[in-house]
Amino acid sequence: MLKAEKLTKSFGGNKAVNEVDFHIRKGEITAIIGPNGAGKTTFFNLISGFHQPTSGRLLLEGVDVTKKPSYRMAKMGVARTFQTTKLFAEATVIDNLIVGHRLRTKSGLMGAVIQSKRYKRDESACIEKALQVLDFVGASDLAYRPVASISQEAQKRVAIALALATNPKLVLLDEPAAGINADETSGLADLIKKMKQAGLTVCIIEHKMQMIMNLADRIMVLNQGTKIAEGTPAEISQNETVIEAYLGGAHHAQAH
Ligand SMILES: Nc1ncnc2c1ncn2[C@@H]1O[C@H](COP(=O)(O)OP(=O)(O)OP(=O)(O)O)[C@@H](O)[C@H]1O
Repeated sequence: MLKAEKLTKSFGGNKAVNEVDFHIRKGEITAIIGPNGAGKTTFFNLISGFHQPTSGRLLLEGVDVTKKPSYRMAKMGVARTFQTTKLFAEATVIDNLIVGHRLRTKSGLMGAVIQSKRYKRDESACIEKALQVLDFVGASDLAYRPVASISQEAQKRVAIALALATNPKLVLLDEPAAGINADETSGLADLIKKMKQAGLTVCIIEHKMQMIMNLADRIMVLNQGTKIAEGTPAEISQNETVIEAYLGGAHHAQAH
């Protein structure tokens, strides 16, 4: 589905992502883990077109997408979630889905605004799609509620719905279970499994180790911008380099 070849991103002299070779297989759940500051979010920003790599190559289903901006990546089937703080708190869930879809698939706010005529025409299709993805994530009953009035866990489901509304093939989930309790985390893990069952390819950054070990088909471990290991959950949990470099961080991460 996606292949990174020596993907590198420097910020000044700091190599946040350093020559990472990595691939995401179709239909699998792939996880990226690593201590704070390891480069996970930067890597996500690279593979979703939010950052341009300093060097290296990115291929989506064999097509070179190295320089493609995020809205082009969204159109080509790559969607990523953002933290729930990026939702419009005062707007309803369904309005967030409709506007969010526009913002993610146009080159900028003006692109979304200028299209207003066509937007009207497409509105019923948009609403239909929004209701469909809300049903998928189990949040249909919240469609007309302001985002600010729904639970943190429900907001996380809406953030996933927002990504699904762009009809992606590959969904990138950035810490989907941060800040929610164990029961809610297990509900969210079920939703991620459901995404896989529906044929989606999922890549996930998450600090909650137990969730990752239960969900992921494969895991990549980053440390200081470099890939230090890759393998199945069983392989990763026994990998000496990972245990040495990362376990302290994982331990810390499990606490929240
Ligand atoms: N826009 C930026 N400008 C400058 N430096 C950046 C930028 N984004 C990230 N970095 C740096 O790149 C490194 C990797 O950060 P990144 O956020 O990708 O790590 P992370 O693994 O996602 O961490 P966390 O688990 O804390 O979210 C850090 O040293 C960070 O300070």
